[in-house]
Amino acid sequence: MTGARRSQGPLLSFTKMHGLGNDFMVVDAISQPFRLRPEMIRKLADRHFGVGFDQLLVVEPPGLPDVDFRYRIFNADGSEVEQCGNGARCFARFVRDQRLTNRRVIRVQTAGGVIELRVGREGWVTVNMGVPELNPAAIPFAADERQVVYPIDVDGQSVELSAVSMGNPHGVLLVDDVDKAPVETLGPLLERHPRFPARANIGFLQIIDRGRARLRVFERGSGETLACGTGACAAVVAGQLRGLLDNQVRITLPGGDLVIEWQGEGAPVMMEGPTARVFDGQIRLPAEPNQRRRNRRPSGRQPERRSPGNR
Ligand SMILES: N[C@@H](CCC[C@H](N)C(=O)O)C(=O)O
Repeated sequence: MTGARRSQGPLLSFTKMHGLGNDFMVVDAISQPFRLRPEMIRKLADRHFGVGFDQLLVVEPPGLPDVDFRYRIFNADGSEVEQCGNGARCFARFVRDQRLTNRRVIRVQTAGGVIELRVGREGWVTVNMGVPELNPAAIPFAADERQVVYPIDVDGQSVELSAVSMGNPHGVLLVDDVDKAPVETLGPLLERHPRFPARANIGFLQIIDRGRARLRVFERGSGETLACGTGACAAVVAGQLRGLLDNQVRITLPGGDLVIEWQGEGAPVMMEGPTARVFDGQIRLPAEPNQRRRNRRPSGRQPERRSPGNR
């Protein structure tokens, strides 16, 4: 075996999926060992030198009673996050396609809490995303008291946003036209604004009528994506609290439509949308640093045999 061959790590099987163009690398970490390091995730996320994805989804055995799986979510920048709406739908389809479960209603533990997924026909999945959190300290968002909209200074101007947690933090701004919204400029500045101590996903919401809206989202740790499920939920909550939207809203993102339903304060947000499986693949991971050290032996020298005498 050559030195280069020896420094290679394990072969990892994965599935590439997307929900409205928000794309994922999905890894079954029940059937194969998988160790995560942020720099490895960043390499895999690279669209030129890696697999390319907005989020990595990792399926693990549950750590709680009455739950079917644990599901971990990593942004393209390697950060682990609490929740992912489009990812939750793809996760549900993945565990059924892989025959890891035959249930149609699946309870999943995420870092943002337990959510329930209902698998419908033709890849459609409905997700109970839980009750939105509006208390600023819990979002987390720096404010003295809860308000529907908060003025916030950014880039030398004052803008108004609503702050909502769907397990993960969101800021939602109202705009007249999403096509002209300052997503590329204000998105990254608000994502890292000091009033969002855990950073945030930033949504730009355009109301069409009481039952229809358009949305673009600059995602924390991934940049603007073609769709953000939790962003759509947060936007509908913000729009309803402002008195602009009804309980059920069809929300159009650059990658397609989601239907979001919220019956108001104290109720969970329901999200319905499609999933797509793109391809199955395998990738050779780099060796772990300690494995590389073990493999690096001076040429010609044989590994030392361990016997009770030289232990
Ligand atoms: N694309 C997701 C959200 C993924 C996590 C987000 N970027 C965060 O950091 O909270 C969705 O569909 O909800």
